[in-house]
Amino acid sequence: MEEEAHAKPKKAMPRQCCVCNQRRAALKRPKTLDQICKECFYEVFEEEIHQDIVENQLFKPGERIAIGASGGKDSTVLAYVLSELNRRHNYGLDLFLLSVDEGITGYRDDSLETVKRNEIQYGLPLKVVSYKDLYGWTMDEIVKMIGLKNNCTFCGVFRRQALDRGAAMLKVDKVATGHNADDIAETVLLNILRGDIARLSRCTAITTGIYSPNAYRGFAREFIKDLERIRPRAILDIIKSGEDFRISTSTKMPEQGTCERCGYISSQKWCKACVLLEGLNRGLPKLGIGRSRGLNTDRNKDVKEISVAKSIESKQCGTLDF
Ligand SMILES: Nc1ncnc2c1ncn2[C@@H]1O[C@H](COP(=O)(O)OP(=O)(O)OP(=O)(O)O)[C@@H](O)[C@H]1O
Repeated sequence: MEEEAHAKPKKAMPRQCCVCNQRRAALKRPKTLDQICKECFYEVFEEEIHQDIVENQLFKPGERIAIGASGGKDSTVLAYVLSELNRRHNYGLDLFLLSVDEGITGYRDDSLETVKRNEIQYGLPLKVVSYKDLYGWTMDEIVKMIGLKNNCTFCGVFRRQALDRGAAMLKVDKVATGHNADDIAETVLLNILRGDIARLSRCTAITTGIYSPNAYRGFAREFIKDLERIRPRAILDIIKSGEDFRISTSTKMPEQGTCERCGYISSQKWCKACVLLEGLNRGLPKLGIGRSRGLNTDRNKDVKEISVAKSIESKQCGTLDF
């Protein structure tokens, strides 16, 4: 007894993987709290994605799918997993890599090199569309004009549309993006903070990738990371809350239509990209940068934007490469 009392505390034995019961666990999944080894994690992860694809009928045989490839970790994983599952389960998809080059020196040019490596590694054709070609402006040039404060708005709005336009050039049926759990939780939180019911109701849907570009997102990200440190499941719980929100049937939703100017999706007369671009071309970069707080204010803002757009329409505009 004496001896036992003075014995050194034994080191906790590394846990075994709860799937194979052979190898050492390498991580604990926040989603299930399972301790799992690297090899089994890959297997389970890929199988879960396959199940999601099948259950949600995300693809049909013969479809052309563009993978939004930024060269970052999420879209690189997405490109690998989709090409692997397509081969393994004979989805019959024509896959492409689609990259948007925003023209940010020292940032996107580096990550595009990763995408070019993926093109070779996974044997997927790559299409790069650039802001310069689509809009006549690189992000570097936009930042020179507007400064750093609102550049996220331009970057996010243009990127969203550039993906659509690249998709049209490739004649694909769908675009797959690598939004991870953190991204979705941030979006849920942002939409709650802004009272943006329309976006809140669709931001967790598996087949829409609407995200809201804004510097404010950075604060939501930090907050979520703090929560995750305290409780790793917090991120998944925020997503679950977003999924479980039920929007009252009497809530008025903005109607989805097309931009009168460029023809891409918009709930207003002119899409945000056209308004922003017009501002840039006219030397009025603040045009179209506004706050959207709640549906009512949103509607007022819409009216304001439309009337701005109207006054623009009546004048001769700069070149628009749409
Ligand atoms: N420049 C781009 N070109 C093509 N697709 C992009 C680009 N930027 C973002 N995307 C798509 O949108 C997804 C989410 O982008 P986000 O900027 O949130 O980056 P992220 O979460 O860090 O993802 P990643 O690690 O892939 O960069 C990406 O996974 C990718 O599919």
